[in-house]
Amino acid sequence: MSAAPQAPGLASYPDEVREEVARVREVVARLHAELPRWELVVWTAGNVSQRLTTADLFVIKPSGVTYDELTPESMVVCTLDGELVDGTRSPSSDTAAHAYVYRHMPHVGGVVHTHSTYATAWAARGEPVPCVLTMMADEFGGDVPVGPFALIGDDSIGQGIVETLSESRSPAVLMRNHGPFTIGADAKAAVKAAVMVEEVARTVHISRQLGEPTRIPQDRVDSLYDRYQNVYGR
Ligand SMILES: O=C(CO)[C@@H](O)[C@@H](O)COP(=O)(O)O
Repeated sequence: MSAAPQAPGLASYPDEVREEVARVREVVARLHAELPRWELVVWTAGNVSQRLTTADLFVIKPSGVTYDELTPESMVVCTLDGELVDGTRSPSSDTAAHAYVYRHMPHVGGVVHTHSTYATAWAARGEPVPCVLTMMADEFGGDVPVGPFALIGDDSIGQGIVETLSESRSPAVLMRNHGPFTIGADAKAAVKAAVMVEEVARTVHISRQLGEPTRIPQDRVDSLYDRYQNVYGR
């Protein structure tokens, strides 16, 4: 399906914006290939976006295109209201959710949504993943929270993501009966959070088959989180 721009087109933006769009299209296209590589998606069921630093725009994938068909040129550019600025196809059906997050969380530069199996299984049960692994303390600073049930297409999913993540250190939320949405400083960080949330959801699920896993005390969670966020990899 072809899409008509709803907002002033890319030609009306300065050179530096158009240059950044070209770079971010490459980044976002490349990162979409990480979703099947880490087995986080089937068919077309997940999306990655990244906000521009030079304009209130973001780049996201077109809707319903398989990952092996995605190219930098096929990536779609939208305003932070989710209006199409540039692209030959309709933007992802989760565009409104990504746009809402960018409007309300200025520190967020990347958003990812998948239906990865274990994280989505926890979302279907509406149960947060308890912080029982050092990797969880490092990455999520506590439990992975559950967001409300919300219908796709309008601001409801975005509102649920923002409300839930504003009260948590976690970069991942399990939207009830739907699946994980993750955030990061850029799209790569949000993809990493999507990989990590699936990994811990799987491990904690397996642990539960063996008995009840033990929670890490809060002071240890805080200490691990501080080290990982401020020292690890520096
Ligand atoms: O959640 C859903 C559908 O249930 C969507 O995120 C998923 O299928 C991906 O759709 P898009 O191809 O990004 O429009």
